[in-house]
Amino acid sequence: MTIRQLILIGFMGTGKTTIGSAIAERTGWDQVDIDHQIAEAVGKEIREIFAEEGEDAFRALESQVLEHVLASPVSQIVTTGGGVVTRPCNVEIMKQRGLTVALTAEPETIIDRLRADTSRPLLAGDMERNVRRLMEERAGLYDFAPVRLSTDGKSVEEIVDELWAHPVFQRFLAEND
Ligand SMILES: Nc1ncnc2c1ncn2[C@@H]1O[C@H](COP(=O)(O)OP(=O)(O)O)[C@@H](O)[C@H]1O
Ligand SMILES: O=C(O)C1=C[C@@H](OP(=O)(O)O)[C@@H](O)[C@H](O)C1
Ligand SMILES: [Mg+2]
Repeated sequence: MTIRQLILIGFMGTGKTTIGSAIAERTGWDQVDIDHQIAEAVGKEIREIFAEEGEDAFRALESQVLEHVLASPVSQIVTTGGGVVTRPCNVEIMKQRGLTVALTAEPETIIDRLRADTSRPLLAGDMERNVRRLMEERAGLYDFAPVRLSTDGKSVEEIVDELWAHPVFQRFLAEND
């Protein structure tokens, strides 16, 4: 049996953490959320790590935790933070260790979903402007994923159904049977 991991990537608010939980329920696999693991390891919220130690320190932790989690010899769903793709070493390890699925959404959808959110430090202040700026800065960085799913106007269940029907995902499931 080949053990491979399903890795969800995508911009903030595309629904990685939420969709990851729904896939975990359907597959019975564990979900490991990188942000959650970082917060647990450091004993601080993500926004506190950014405020007290800065983004570079957060990125270093993120790379360490990603490498550690993807080294586990188990089938699992790994949900990443939107900025994980900004480090080429993270992209390399994700390409090697599993099937990566990119969730996408239009900026308007993300702005709607995150309007009341205060947990994402990179969006603090003018959230709408920050979403558009960061999406432009990161354009193309999520494109290495062999599976891309648009989440605009879809329920969590519809997105999981669409993933299920995808031939690449079906092959992935068969290999992990
Ligand atoms: N398909 C969806 N439709 C509507 N709201 C969604 C959907 N997916 C996620 N959300 C909501 O968007 C917000 C961000 O979702 P989250 O899973 O934390 O995204 P990410 O981990 O990609 O940043 C949450 O409030 C979540 O409930
Ligand atoms: O895009 C980013 O740089 C970030 C995304 C966040 O995760 P989500 O994508 O789950 O919101 C979290 O890792 C941190 O706030 C930084
Ligand atoms: Mg998340």
